[in-house]
Amino acid sequence: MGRLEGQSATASAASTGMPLPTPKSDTARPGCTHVNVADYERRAKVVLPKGEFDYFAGGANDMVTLRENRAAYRRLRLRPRVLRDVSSVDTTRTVLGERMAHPIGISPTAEHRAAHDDGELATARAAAGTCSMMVVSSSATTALEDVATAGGPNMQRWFQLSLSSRKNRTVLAGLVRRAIAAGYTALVVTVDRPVLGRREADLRNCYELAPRLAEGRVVSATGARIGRRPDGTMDLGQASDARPEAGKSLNWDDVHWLRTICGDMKIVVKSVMTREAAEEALAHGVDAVWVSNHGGRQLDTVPATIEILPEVVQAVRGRCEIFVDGGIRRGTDVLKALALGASAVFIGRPVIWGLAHSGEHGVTDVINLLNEELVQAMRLMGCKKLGDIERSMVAHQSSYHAKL
Ligand SMILES: Cc1cc2nc3c(=O)[nH]c(=O)nc-3n(C[C@H](O)[C@H](O)[C@H](O)COP(=O)(O)O)c2cc1C
Ligand SMILES: CC(C)CC(=O)C(=O)O
Repeated sequence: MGRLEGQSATASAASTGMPLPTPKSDTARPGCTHVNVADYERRAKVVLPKGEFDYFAGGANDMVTLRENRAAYRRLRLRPRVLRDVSSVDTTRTVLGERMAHPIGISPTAEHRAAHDDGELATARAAAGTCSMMVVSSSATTALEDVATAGGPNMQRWFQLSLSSRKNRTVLAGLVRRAIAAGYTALVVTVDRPVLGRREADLRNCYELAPRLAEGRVVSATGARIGRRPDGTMDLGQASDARPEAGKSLNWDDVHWLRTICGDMKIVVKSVMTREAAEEALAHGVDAVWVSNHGGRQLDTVPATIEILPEVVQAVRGRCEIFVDGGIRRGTDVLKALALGASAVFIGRPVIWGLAHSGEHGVTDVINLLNEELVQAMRLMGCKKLGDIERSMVAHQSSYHAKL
């Protein structure tokens, strides 16, 4: 994959004098046939066993939401400004008080070692090398301390916790203590997984994590696992080592409680999909809300995240930061999400496809590729910095149809 003409996103960050690590890029490798995220996905389908590929790629039930996450970006049209000086482009942004070289972070995804032997360690190195925020999943197949060590002191890192119905405060408090000690600066609290979505491909494939990886996961986090029980029925991923306090599911009070034990860590609530949820999150004192439908893997037929973003932006009225993930595969998707009010975006599956391709190098390539696409889209839109990206630069395709 060739580097696009002009300054890369991370180079532009360096030019602003920010003390960021030197980015490591492999994108200049000659003869590379992987020129977009879809190429990496096609490769992953070839190299991964069917069970693993379907687990990573799949969604819940009829996968309506999974497809909509992509389709909704395609329905949005861009409205460029012209004759602006875009000789240099600055993609830096401050997110939750931390200076980011660019606005594309890594969503928490489980089981990186099922995509590549180096798993989360490779992802962490790529995150550090590309100056990307990595959100480490509580269902990672590597201990959160080892992920932090692999990324090094400069890797920007947040830790994800699931408030599912089967976990209890003792387990969560242990994870929070470990995350603080390992230098994670925010807790991303996932709230759309009281139970696991029904992923029919996994049921058909009888998918289960290889036992050697499942053991790693018990050490890494809470021991949630998907697989076949001894009686032959499917276990859809409830935490096996965490019994709930009698008769009680985790709820909004637990978000408040997390605040009391998380020290200086910020709290982000992930999987806000309505204005009501955004308001509830704000009422419980969160630092940011994250618009997500879990990549279409939980409740099927909820809308695409990019369609929900304006509703959440309107409800929040600037009172906290807003992030979004789901279906982001192009630099233009990133630009659209920023125009509609996100402070930063996150990518899930593209990182897995990069891992499956070539571990750290593949993840580095995918992130650089998206950043290069973003920089190019900014230039073509007449935006020199992220702050130049405006709401009026995006319109729904139907607004043009109406005028025909
Ligand atoms: C294989 C896989 C595993 C995931 N594991 C987690 C997880 O452990 N915790 C979590 O909050 N979200 C998890 N997610 C959801 C992602 O954080 C993210 O919301 C989603 O992947 C974004 O959509 P995208 O894959 O289209 O970019 C997972 C998603 C995938 C595809
Ligand atoms: C089932 C979990 C281990 C991970 C998750 O949230 C997911 O696969 O979507």
